[in-house]
Amino acid sequence: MYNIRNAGAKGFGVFATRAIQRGTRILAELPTFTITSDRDLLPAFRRLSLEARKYISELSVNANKKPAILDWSEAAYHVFRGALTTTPRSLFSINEYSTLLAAFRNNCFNIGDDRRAIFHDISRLNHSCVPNAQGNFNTAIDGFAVHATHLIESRQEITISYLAEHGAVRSSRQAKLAQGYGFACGCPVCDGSTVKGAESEERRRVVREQLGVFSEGEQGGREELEMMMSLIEMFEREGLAGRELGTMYLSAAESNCKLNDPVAAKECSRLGLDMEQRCLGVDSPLYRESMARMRKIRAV
Ligand SMILES: C[S@@+](CC[C@H](N)C(=O)[O-])C[C@H]1O[C@@H](n2cnc3c(N)ncnc32)[C@H](O)[C@@H]1O
Repeated sequence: MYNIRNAGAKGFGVFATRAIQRGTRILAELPTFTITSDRDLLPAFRRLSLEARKYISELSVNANKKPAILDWSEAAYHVFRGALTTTPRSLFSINEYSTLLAAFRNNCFNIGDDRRAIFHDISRLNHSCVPNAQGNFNTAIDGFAVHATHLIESRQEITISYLAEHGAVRSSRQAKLAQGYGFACGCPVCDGSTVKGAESEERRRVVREQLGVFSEGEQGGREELEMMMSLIEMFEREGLAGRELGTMYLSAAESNCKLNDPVAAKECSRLGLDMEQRCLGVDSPLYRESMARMRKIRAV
């Protein structure tokens, strides 16, 4: 369904080898390894097969970030600590360790419970502010599952968003990407010179302003629902079809229920659960939790 190949200035990337329908599970992977603290990186790395170690050493590194995240003394501490606690005693060079940690931080995913993990193929997925796929950790398979959030054409690049806040304005997105990963995003909505880019920015700016006014006042009930519907509309128009949109629809279902509108509650519940199913898969405990939440308000 996909292959990993050169993606130009982005390094490697993941590409569709055939058309992929919305909601398809593109890949599900168990972590190559998981750690909860940087301290565990070297021991975990050493336990890997030679092939896995080679692969991880070759993952992309954010050159801008390397000196900032890791000073020499930090690297030296881990290297010497490792040399004293492993058998046979071997000294990993400080430079090698520094590169390993930078590669780890640049490619790891947060998978909950303070755990960070590297995945073989998923770590090759590049970022877009309007992605066509989304990855979520699925505890039922103890792995990360990536689903298509849009129809993906054959040969098109498969992208996810690295950002936690998907509806953010351009300057905020660019700052986070530059700081976290050291690149300037060139996706269609980051290009302010196009009509698409300018319209997207305006939509996001307007909703941000509304949110500011909303959070200043003591509002609930109908106003809260109206704010949620504005956010939903912006996400829909931006093509941000991930779990966040599903969650917003589920909250709107609950608000409609409180406001005694069972028809609107059912419609929001249907849209939210549909979105969650496409992003998570029916085997995901998160999807089942959402289903239970909607059953509780009799919206399914
Ligand atoms: C998790 S890795 C993705 C795979 C990576 N391209 C590779 O060759 O292994 C993250 C790195 O990929 C690059 N990258 C991801 N998305 C990008 C984008 N939209 N534009 C430019 N570079 C990007 C950046 O170097 C980033 O630090």
